[in-house]
Amino acid sequence: MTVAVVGLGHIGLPTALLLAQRHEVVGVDVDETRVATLEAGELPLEEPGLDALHAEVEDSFTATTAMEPADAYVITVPTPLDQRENVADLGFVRAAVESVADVVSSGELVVLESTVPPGTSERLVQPILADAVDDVAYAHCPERAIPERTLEEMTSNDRVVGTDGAATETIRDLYAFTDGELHLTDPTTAEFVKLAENTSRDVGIALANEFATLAEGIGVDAHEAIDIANEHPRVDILNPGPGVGGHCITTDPWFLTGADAQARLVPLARDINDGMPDHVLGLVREQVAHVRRPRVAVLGVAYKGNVSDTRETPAGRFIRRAENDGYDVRVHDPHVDSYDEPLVDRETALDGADCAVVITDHDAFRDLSPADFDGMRTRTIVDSRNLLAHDTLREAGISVSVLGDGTQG
Ligand SMILES: NC(=O)C1=CN([C@@H]2O[C@H](COP(=O)(O)OP(=O)(O)OC[C@H]3O[C@@H](n4cnc5c(N)ncnc54)[C@H](O)[C@@H]3O)[C@@H](O)[C@H]2O)C=CC1
Ligand SMILES: CC(=O)N[C@@H]1[C@@H](OP(=O)(O)OP(=O)(O)OC[C@H]2O[C@@H](n3ccc(=O)[nH]c3=O)[C@H](O)[C@@H]2O)O[C@H](C(=O)O)[C@@H](O)[C@@H]1O
Repeated sequence: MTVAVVGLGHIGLPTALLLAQRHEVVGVDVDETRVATLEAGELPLEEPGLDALHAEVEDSFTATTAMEPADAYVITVPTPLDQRENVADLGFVRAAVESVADVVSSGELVVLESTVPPGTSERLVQPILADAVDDVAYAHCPERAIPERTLEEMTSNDRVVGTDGAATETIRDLYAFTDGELHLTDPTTAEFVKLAENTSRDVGIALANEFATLAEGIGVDAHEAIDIANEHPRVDILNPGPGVGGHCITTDPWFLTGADAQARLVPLARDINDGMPDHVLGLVREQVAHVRRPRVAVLGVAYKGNVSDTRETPAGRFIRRAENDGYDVRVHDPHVDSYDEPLVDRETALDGADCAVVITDHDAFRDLSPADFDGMRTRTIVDSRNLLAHDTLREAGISVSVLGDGTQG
């Protein structure tokens, strides 16, 4: 079958290349540069295994800016949060569905993979398609792969398939690239499932963060306590940290709650997680209380360890707050090439600094030794990820404060 994949980003491009192993695939994107890069045989983004897959399917994958008729259409366009209104911006979805509606024919299949608020398929997407053709088959199949493991997860994760029952065999054929199970349900439930997964993670992280701040006040080490509690067969507490980043978990809880005033726990979890950069800044303030114009070295701006993605990173909020407090902030990240703030190498960031703040849990920071901090003016560290070798650093005379560890105060 021929498949058109609409939106060739982090999700659409790997999906298109996987589909091209068994089908003729045309990737459609409004971004001319992205399409030109692909047409030149290069990839506009990095993911383990993507280069090899791209080479494997070069004869069955093409990229274009103009929508073309196909047997099936898979829509993977962005669904950002409208920050001002705190609601989903569905403009990209609407435009993509309208472009599909211009070419779709009777009996064909349209799949929406983008993450959307419950009711979007029924109220926005399906009516546009129904206006174009009477009997188009529709499914909402949200994507749940994780960055840096995108291909591995796309080919092994189960999938949620929200459909009215039509074209199930075509849908199975489409997703034959995954060894995972297909869980069939209706479109609105599929929308809900995706949002519930990410919201559950956000709430879980908020609980871990609350344990961390409580432990600091009580005088215990939350990390040790969590490790022991997690030995219980029915307990699985997540890791405290400087807050939740990435463009999905920071957004999806708001897609789920919408304007529903009855939602209390979900907004509270968002609030707790958004407050963590300020809490980290509080730990820094304690470390540099004696310095008049403190210099701070931020280690890590990626939203999580070993990735280069900085979208919604908690580092952003921390840096803004620290600068507002008059701190001189220098930023280093071994995985990130460009960011809103200038990036410097680690030595330059630490040179003359009064506090090194670990924001991202990159493996590259894990084995930092006391000598790595020699260039600092005052050797203090705030480790918001419980990542470094604290005992070794303290034995060398460095003052180390760990988010969630109340035993050192
Ligand atoms: N990146 C991730 O890790 C995950 C993303 N998702 C969801 O998948 C969806 C896509 O996200 P990403 O791939 O990360 O976005 P992205 O921003 O990386 O890529 C989206 C692509 O769509 C293109 N586009 C926008 N409007 C278009 C239109 N009308 N026609 C054709 N192309 C158009 C853009 O130019 C861009 O290349 C979102 O709903 C996101 O929430 C879900 C799970 C994981
Ligand atoms: C339920 C779930 O695990 N969802 C995944 C999630 O990917 P994402 O990379 O955003 O999730 P993540 O690894 O939990 O990281 C989110 C943020 O939370 C932080 N984090 C994570 C786990 C933890 O114990 N403590 C913590 O502070 C991370 O540092 C990061 O800043 O969201 C993805 C998405 O929807 O885009 C989804 O496809 C992925 O499967």
